[in-house]
Amino acid sequence: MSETGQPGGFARVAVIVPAAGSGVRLGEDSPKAFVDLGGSTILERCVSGIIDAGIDAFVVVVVPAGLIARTRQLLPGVTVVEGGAHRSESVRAGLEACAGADVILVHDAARPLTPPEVFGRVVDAVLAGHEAVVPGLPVVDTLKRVLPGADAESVAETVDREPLRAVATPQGFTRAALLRAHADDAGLATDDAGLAERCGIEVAVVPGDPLGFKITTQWDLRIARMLVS
Ligand SMILES: Nc1ccn([C@@H]2O[C@H](COP(=O)(O)OP(=O)(O)OP(=O)(O)O)[C@@H](O)[C@H]2O)c(=O)n1
Ligand SMILES: C[C@](O)(CO)[C@H](O)COP(=O)(O)O
Repeated sequence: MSETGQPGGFARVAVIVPAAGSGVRLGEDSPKAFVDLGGSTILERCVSGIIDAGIDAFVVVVVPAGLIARTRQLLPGVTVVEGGAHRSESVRAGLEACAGADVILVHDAARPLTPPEVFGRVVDAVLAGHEAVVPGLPVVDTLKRVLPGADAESVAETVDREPLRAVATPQGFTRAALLRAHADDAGLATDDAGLAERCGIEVAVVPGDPLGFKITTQWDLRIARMLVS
């Protein structure tokens, strides 16, 4: 990995961890980031993964308003801020706490098993000169575009999967690129690279890892619990 995170000429790296979602699709009693994963919360696992990645980053966690005090207890020493109604708003809240960073990663709390190598690839690609970087994996399923129907959808076409990538987090940016992507306070997208693309910023893709999957549904949580047990 490149030299990162140190003052005195080296890049200072910050990681924003959006964790302010409610986890509707997961359907647990508590917000998704606070659900148990093998004895600690999904959020704690995620932050441990960032620390274990060895990128020496300043970490900013973004949580729902009512969980700020609890998060400070769970993660002493980590900066905790209040999130917004949409993921992009939560990222902007985190961005305000990253004043000194040259390289900023945005990493979903909901991807707690992301291996250290992925963080390294993303940081290295930003330091190598890419303004925006995402980890991506080839799509393995056969994809159909469908049309709505009265009793069943129908297939309009089979989509060529060869040029498609399923992208994950951490997504890495130069500070200037992430600020540009989020310059519009009303800008919303499912990921930060999407906002960067709209500004004409070129987004590079580095290899992701299947372990970086997002815990979205009960099925994902089952898999994650098996993997950590
Ligand atoms: N207003 C929001 C919405 C989402 N997130 C975070 O963004 C990441 C990716 O979002 P997703 O997995 O879609 O989480 P939820 O929005 O909680 O899921 P759902 O759509 O099922 O409610 C999660 O770590 C989530 O906590 C956030 O910080 N603020
Ligand atoms: C940011 C993200 O995790 C990248 O894959 C994703 O876009 C979050 O949005 P989702 O709609 O909850 O999958």
